[in-house]
Amino acid sequence: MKEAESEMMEDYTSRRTIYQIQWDKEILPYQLFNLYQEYAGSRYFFMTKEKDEWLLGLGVEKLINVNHRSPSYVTQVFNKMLESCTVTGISPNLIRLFGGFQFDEGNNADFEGFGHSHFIWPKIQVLFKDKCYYLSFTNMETSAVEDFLSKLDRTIATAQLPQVVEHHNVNEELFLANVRRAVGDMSNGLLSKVVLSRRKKVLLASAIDNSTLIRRGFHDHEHSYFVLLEHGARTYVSRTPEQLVKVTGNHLATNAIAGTMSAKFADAKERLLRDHKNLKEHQIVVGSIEDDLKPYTSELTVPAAPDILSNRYFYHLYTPISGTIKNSDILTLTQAMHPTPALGGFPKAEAAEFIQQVEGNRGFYGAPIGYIDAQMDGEFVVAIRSMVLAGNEAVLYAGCGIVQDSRPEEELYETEIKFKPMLQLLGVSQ
Ligand SMILES: C=C(O[C@@H]1C=C(C(=O)O)C=C[C@H]1O)C(=O)O
Repeated sequence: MKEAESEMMEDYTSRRTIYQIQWDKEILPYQLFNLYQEYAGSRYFFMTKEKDEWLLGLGVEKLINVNHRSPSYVTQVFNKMLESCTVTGISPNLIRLFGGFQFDEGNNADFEGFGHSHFIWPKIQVLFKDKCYYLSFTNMETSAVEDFLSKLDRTIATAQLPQVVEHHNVNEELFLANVRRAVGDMSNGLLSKVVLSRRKKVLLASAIDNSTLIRRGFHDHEHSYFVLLEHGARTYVSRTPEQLVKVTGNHLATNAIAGTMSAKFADAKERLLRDHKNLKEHQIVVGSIEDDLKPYTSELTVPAAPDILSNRYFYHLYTPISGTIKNSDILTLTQAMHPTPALGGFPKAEAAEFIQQVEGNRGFYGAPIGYIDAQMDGEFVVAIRSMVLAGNEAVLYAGCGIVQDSRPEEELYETEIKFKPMLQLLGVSQ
């Protein structure tokens, strides 16, 4: 282990107490964000597609923020933290370490301050699971816990979204040129697929109160995960439909999602299931996931043909994959799979090199974000349909898979639709 890491590690071993309770009345996550403005800059929220499970953190007991992606380091720190805890209450398994690993090792200025491994153990954690609310307080005075509980019933006025001043594409021409260049490299046999992205900027009349985003996401009909991660003055938000990996004991679940058609065509689902270009894009992802998981699994179940994943604005080709893990753990698996060709390309190394050359670094766009618990169960998603907020500016990211028969203008249109979940969240009328 590097010297800086071992120095940091000492920090994690001081004794701490966790007080846990189960709460029976409804808790609205956006009310907590609204009530606890003093923790602004160090809060997070993560919700499943079905909205049947969510995790919320307020304040930081310990932050892992290092400039390299290291599953083993994160696991070690988490284990040291767990060993140092005395739990009064329900179970150490309710504690979750939430965060992610950036897309690549380089720096993206939009994500300044976030670590390449960035994980949080919060002061206050609220977990909604199996219709129950579990509260965990780490190293908090009894009076502060009582104060928190006394405020849970309180309703305060909901914050409003600021007005949108303007929005514009950042690098449309560059994106089109990159698609042409990728297609050229494909005809030379250098690449089979690469996922290229572009950005849009939205200027707001004032900074957003993040509780409004959670309120809008909590009540909408988008069938996607909700990720919101604050770090100081910056917030990363994603509404992704894509799971990277979920581990329960030795069982793993993942899915290939690649191949897209706008939901505005009446026969979009049927067309997508027959579309040669999209089926090819999809099959590359399925094959690569199978190859990446083989060394870590004793058995994998992969359906022979894709199904359709329905979203508000588009349909995707979708293949759910499950398996039995041998000699591995969830963080190792995230690194073995990431980026799948749904976000990188194929061959993986050549695609990564191409992206690096034409786009630079991606920060948390397309990166694995999720949680682990004390049993090393957990779930990571692929953070797409996303934006970084800083002050009164939002930078939105969207990308799409390029294969040899891709047409630049069509890919531009596909990325335009992929901005919609974030534009909708920001109240930009389309
Ligand atoms: C890259 C993105 O989406 C990915 C690319 C897809 C495609 O090219 O069809 C579909 C789903 C995602 O795996 C994005 O939304 O930014």
